[in-house]
Amino acid sequence: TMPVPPAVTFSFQIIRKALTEEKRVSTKTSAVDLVTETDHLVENLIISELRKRFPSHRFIAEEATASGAKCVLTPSPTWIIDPIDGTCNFVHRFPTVAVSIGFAVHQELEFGVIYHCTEERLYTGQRGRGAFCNGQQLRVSRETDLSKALVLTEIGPKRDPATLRLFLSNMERLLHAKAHGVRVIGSSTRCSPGPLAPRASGPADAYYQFGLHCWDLAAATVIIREAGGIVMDTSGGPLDLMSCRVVAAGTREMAMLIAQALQTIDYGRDDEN
Ligand SMILES: O=P([O-])([O-])O[C@@H]1[C@@H](O)[C@H](O)[C@@H](O)[C@H](O)[C@@H]1O
Ligand SMILES: [Mg+2]
Ligand SMILES: [Mg+2]
Repeated sequence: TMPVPPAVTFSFQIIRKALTEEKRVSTKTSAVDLVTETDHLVENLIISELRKRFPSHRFIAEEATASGAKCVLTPSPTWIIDPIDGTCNFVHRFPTVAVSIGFAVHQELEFGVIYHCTEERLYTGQRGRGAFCNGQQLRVSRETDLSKALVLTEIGPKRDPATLRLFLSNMERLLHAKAHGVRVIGSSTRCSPGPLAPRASGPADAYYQFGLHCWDLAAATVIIREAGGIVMDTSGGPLDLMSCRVVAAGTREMAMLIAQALQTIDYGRDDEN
């Protein structure tokens, strides 16, 4: 597997340092969808480093897309980048933030890297070659019983009354199904390794979300699948990277139990906006 280029490692240090500093904050699709100068700086640093090494490759990146770049995955080798996942946490100096870099060829996810900036944990996964955290092989939770599960989710950027009712109703349904707990930690990519941990079963058993994006999903999908987990659509069908929705779990049984409980929240598609 390719070592992490120094410029990318440097971007991790930039985030850790900026976490405790004053920030210039802007909003994107809603008043709670935040972006800072560090998101842009880190995204440009990662892209310029990768472009130097792979000039013919394509890029899908969160802040470039927010500035109008098309979000279309072609068969070309493509890097799918979230420079800071958990920007709202970052703005509030809440330490759950990550950098996520996925890579696809012929529209197939080949490998992913997620770096937890404050814990300095590097999650990696390569199709057919396993998933690791700082070099330790990862295993998913084998839990199949929802009444024994800890479930992670995220709120997403839409906060209109109808969306909030659906979000809270989905959480209520899982609690009625006696899930041990539901947690919102503010970072999709941090949730995704939720069902994972070195050797033992992961700190969480499942994750679902409406309102995330392909750059939240790409790396995490490879890592979870390579650790033996399932990543699927909220309908129970195959994952659609551009659909802004996901269910992930250590077992298919758990993923299906979650999918069957959920009411859909429509966020459109990354490749339509
Ligand atoms: O914007 P960002 O911090 O990279 O990513 C965030 C996701 O990690 C989070 O789960 C979601 O609820 C937010 O709306 C936002 O998309
Ligand atoms: Mg981001
Ligand atoms: Mg994100």
